[in-house]
Amino acid sequence: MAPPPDHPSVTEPRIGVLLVNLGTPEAPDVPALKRYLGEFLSDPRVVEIPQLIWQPLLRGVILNTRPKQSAKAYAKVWMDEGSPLMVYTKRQAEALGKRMGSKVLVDFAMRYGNPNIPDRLRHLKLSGCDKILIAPLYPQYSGATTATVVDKVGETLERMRHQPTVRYLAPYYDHDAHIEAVADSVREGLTGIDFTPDAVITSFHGMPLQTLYDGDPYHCQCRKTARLVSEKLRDVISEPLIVSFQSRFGRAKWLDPATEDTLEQIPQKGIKKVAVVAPGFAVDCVETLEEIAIEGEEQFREAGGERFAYIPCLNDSERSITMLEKLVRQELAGWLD
Ligand SMILES: C=CC1=C(C)c2cc3[nH]c(cc4nc(cc5[nH]c(cc1n2)c(C)c5CCC(=O)O)C(CCC(=O)O)=C4C)c(C)c3C=C
Ligand SMILES: [Fe+2]
Ligand SMILES: [Fe+2]
Repeated sequence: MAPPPDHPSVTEPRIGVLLVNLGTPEAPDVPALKRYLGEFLSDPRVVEIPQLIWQPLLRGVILNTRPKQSAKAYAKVWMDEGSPLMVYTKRQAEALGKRMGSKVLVDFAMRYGNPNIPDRLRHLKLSGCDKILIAPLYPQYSGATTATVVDKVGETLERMRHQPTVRYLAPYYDHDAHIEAVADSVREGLTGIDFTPDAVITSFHGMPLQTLYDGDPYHCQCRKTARLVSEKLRDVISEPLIVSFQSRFGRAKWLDPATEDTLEQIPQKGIKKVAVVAPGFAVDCVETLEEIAIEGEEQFREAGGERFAYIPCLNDSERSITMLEKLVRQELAGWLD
């Protein structure tokens, strides 16, 4: 039976999937970086210093110095279509959309900056999605990343009369599909280089050490990812992967060992040829492309290293989309049968 003429329009029900990544500046310049870092670093889950102390420091010192330095880093890796993090996330959403069929609408959002979570959630709802899967693109859970996505979704739902039913993709640090995809990408990376590395390093984004003591599972999940990938690669790499943490920020002690220190110390131990992979990042971004593939190589060579290879993140590769499809279909069980 058709609804009465004065009834709000009814759309065909669909299922929404919203891929969410961190966010990135709109341009590799100082004003864009000021806006981006201002929003990102004001999140109390990212910098856990009381706002009364932190905001004057952020506004008075950090936002007057860091944007210039960061803009230079972004400029080195900027792509024709934009920031790598945005470009690859968008491509992932498009490719996954094609795999999921017409009943599922796949979109993407950034936790900081645009396209933002409230807009994309409202868009999915208006497009008929009364069931939505939120997929934070962080294999390992941390309060500074995964939880901030959940916070923002909650904030958006608070303002909705007719809320969609929401599910969240679980952290997938130890999911077979993820371990297999990362291991295969390392395998492929190693066949594509003309040397046999003395060691393979996994570089994860760092966190303040205190977060580990406060109960954040991030550190343990990173270590487990590395252990499981090592086990999968036993036939090609005899030693377990070396684990290190990059992108130290601020004065507090961060998780050890720092990637920077590792790259500077290992040549003295006779490890002169390395391959580096970053399995904490769903896509390549300034942190992998500039800090590791460019700066990291330089640090390693200056310390006596001879050969260096960076193995790209999963990005929008076939194996990445196959993995995402598996993870998403698993979470959609009962909704999409
Ligand atoms: C993958 C997980 C990430 C965790 C955990 C994380 C924690 C974290 N990050 C900062 C500070 C910065 N991070 C920056 C960039 C950045 N961080 C992640 C991911 C994690 N961060 C990504 C994917 C990116 C790249 C974004 C892009 O545009 O490509 C930056 C900005 C870059 C710069 O200025 O150097 C800062 C700053 C803190 C303090 C923190 C944990 C508490
Ligand atoms: Fe970060
Ligand atoms: Fe960095």
